[in-house]
Amino acid sequence: MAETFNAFVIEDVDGKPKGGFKQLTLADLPDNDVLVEVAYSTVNYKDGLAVSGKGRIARKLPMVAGIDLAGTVVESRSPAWKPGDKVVANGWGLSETQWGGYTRFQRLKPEWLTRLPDVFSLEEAMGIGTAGYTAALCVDALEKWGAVQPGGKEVLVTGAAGGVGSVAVALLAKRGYPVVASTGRPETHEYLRSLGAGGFIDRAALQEKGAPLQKERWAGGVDSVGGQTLVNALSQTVWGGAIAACGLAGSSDLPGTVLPHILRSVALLGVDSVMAPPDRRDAAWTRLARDLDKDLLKTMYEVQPFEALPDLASRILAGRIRGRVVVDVRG
Ligand SMILES: CCC(=O)SCCNC(=O)CCNC(=O)[C@H](O)C(C)(C)COP(=O)(O)OP(=O)(O)OC[C@H]1O[C@@H](n2cnc3c(N)ncnc32)[C@H](O)[C@@H]1OP(=O)(O)O
Ligand SMILES: NC(=O)c1ccc[n+]([C@@H]2O[C@H](COP(=O)([O-])OP(=O)(O)OC[C@H]3O[C@@H](n4cnc5c(N)ncnc54)[C@H](O)[C@@H]3O)[C@@H](O)[C@H]2O)c1
Repeated sequence: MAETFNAFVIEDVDGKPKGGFKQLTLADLPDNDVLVEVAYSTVNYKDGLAVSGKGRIARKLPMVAGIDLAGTVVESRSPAWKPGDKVVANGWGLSETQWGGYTRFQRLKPEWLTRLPDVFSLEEAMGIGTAGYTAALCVDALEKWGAVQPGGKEVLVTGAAGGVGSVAVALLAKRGYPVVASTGRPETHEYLRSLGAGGFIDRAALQEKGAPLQKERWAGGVDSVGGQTLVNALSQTVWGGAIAACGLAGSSDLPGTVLPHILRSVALLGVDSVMAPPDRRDAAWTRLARDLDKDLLKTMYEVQPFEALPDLASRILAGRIRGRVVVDVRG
């Protein structure tokens, strides 16, 4: 085992959080029960906020950033895990209050680990990452609500060419729901069509302030944008439909009215991946293992070296990443 290893650490510099690469030793890691040798982490939108210092993500400093990781158990003081087990961690406060995945080694609590489904490699698991696992939670929420039907009315996905959006399009299409993808990047249409999108709506059309009740179109939706986009999605949802809201890539505002909810029984289903309990995580990973075509998954992500992280963080915040980015922390 290497004596020192590379990690991306956010520290307090003159009262401001500042991130950079730093050499750590095992003795620097938190005293949690399971030592994991990390192979890959990823760049989610939230990581972009943390790494660039543009969002209030790290709530304790110093903080090893990275909200997810995939790796192999090296040592365990918990009977739940043994050396050699392949594991994934998503959320649980990683990069906020707990040290995260941008490191070669991390010590984690046993309950934060999910067993890697057999069908996925460590690289593929991070190709999915927190964004993809959240997309699965959103589809679970829509189905549980009874909002969507195979071959039924259209289902909207906003921020469709991003991480959550890409996986949501693929999962919804696989289940036979007619998917309409919203993006501001026409050059991604072919990619989104290959994932299963049957139609497109320009993101600008969803950003204009509209009437509180608009023509009913969507049976349901997965929204990673927030703001006026989410409000319009709700205003255009059919009686009894639902929008699963998980993101704020456009805005954290909610500048709408109660009218879609009280006159059309439209539900706003909030989805949080960070503290989702194990049964929901297991259901989401089971869905991903069952419904996410591996060949399609490979077209959704790129693998980048660790040192590219600061640049990748800027790119994701600028909306310039298509699909997902896996970070190889071994390089
Ligand atoms: C993968 C998941 C994602 O991508 S989520 C999207 C990325 N997240 C963000 O952009 C959130 C960044 N955070 C913020 O902007 C601020 O911390 C927000 C949430 C607005 C709260 O700030 P502020 O209004 O100043 O309040 P505060 O810090 O005193 O906290 C108020 C209570 O809220 C809690 N809180 C804070 N952050 C979180 C969080 N991330 N998850 C869950 N709870 C959170 C605080 O603990 C506090 O609660 P309490 O009063 O201690 O009980
Ligand atoms: N609730 C959760 O647990 C959870 C989990 C994962 C992601 N998220 C949130 O979901 C969102 C998406 O995450 P991601 O990792 O897929 O990010 P991403 O950057 O890969 O995807 C976001 C997409 O939204 C597009 N976009 C940006 N601004 C927009 C705007 N104003 N209008 C329309 N589209 C816009 C981008 O071009 C991009 O395609 C983020 O806000 C993230 O914080 C939340």
